[in-house]
Amino acid sequence: MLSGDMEKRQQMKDDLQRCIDAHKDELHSLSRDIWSNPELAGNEKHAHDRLVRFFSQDQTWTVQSHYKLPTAFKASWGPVSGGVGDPVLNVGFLCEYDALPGIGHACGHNLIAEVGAAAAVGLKAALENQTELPLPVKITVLGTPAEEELGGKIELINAGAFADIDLVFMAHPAQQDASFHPCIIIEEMLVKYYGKASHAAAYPWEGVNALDAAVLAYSNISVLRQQLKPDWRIHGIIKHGGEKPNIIPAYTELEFYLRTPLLKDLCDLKAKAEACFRAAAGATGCQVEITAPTPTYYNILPNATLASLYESNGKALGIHFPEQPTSFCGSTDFGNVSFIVPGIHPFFYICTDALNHTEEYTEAAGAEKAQLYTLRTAKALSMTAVDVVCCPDLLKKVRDDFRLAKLKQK
Ligand SMILES: NCCCC[C@H](NC(=O)CCCN)C(=O)O
Repeated sequence: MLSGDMEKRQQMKDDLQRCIDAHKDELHSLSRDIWSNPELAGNEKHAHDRLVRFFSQDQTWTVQSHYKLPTAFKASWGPVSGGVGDPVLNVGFLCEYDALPGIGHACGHNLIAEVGAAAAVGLKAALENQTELPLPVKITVLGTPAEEELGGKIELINAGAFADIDLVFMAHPAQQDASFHPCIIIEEMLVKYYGKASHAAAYPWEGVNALDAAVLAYSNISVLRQQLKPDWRIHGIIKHGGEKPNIIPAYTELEFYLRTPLLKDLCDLKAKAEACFRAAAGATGCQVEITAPTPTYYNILPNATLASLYESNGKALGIHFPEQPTSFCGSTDFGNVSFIVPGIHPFFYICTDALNHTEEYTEAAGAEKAQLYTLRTAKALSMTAVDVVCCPDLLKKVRDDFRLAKLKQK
């Protein structure tokens, strides 16, 4: 690498940091507004409109509201540099913005939106004055709704929204910074029991008790759990448990999440869980219906080159990456994205020891003190993008890592 090239890259990294710092109040008000108006998956109207306004105020962005999904959006900028007809490198940033029922932004998706917006705005500032890049570059920000439910990114993949994107970046709030953490596969099971109502005191023998089936199903799964591998997870709730104590419940509904690191393990777990649900139906005389209401979220594929660039950029900004991150790990529809586009989904500390999906985490995600960490993460992502767009060798390594990681899954 020529020292002039290194200087240019550093200059671009300085430019993007200055730009993100200059917009810090606006960026905080963006995430704070989304935090103050929590919306559930698929209903993120306020967040969608707010993000669309954020990008539309700068007319160099081309903004498409309601892009392929009612609460998704797309903002694009560029290409910059290169000649007409040259292949373009399209760098994607993802914004999530859905909240959880009852506890608002307890997973900090308002901060994910802020990171995506800040990193994109920063990269644009770094690219604006560049005339000699190895490839013409464009930026695409995708607003990807419904991560907590429904799998918005999977719907966007199926609708072709990622077809022309070459690299994809996002980051998720957690308890520690980590350039990679292996989020696991998840599949949902919705279980419905159909019995027969009757007066619970006068004619109980005429009833077929769907609540008994639900309770047995829950217990069967609890018993099964001891025989599962340590990194498998199965957890559920009774969503509908009956109407009134004196009516034998004719209908009950349970929702379960099944998670494993590998797809072949998921098939085993599904078979075991299904046997538990069907046994409960058999024992009570109920009918059972089992469906998967959401598509399967895949595990995240690692990209060693992007992770290592992110770590060196992060360290330059003062981010500490523990040797053995113990950060939380759930599942995400970004996993499916990672199978079709090379990308990273680092985790970041937001100045709290609170755990995701708690009221304390909600409070932390809206707090001023999370801002330093959020914007630092956006800078590290954007700097990583600068490395790749400036250096064809790195781009090649990123693409090789992607192919290798996919091969290893087979
Ligand atoms: N349909 C259920 C999806 C649940 C996703 C949820 N995601 C998160 O908590 C974000 C974590 C990022 N790894 C989960 O329970 O894992």
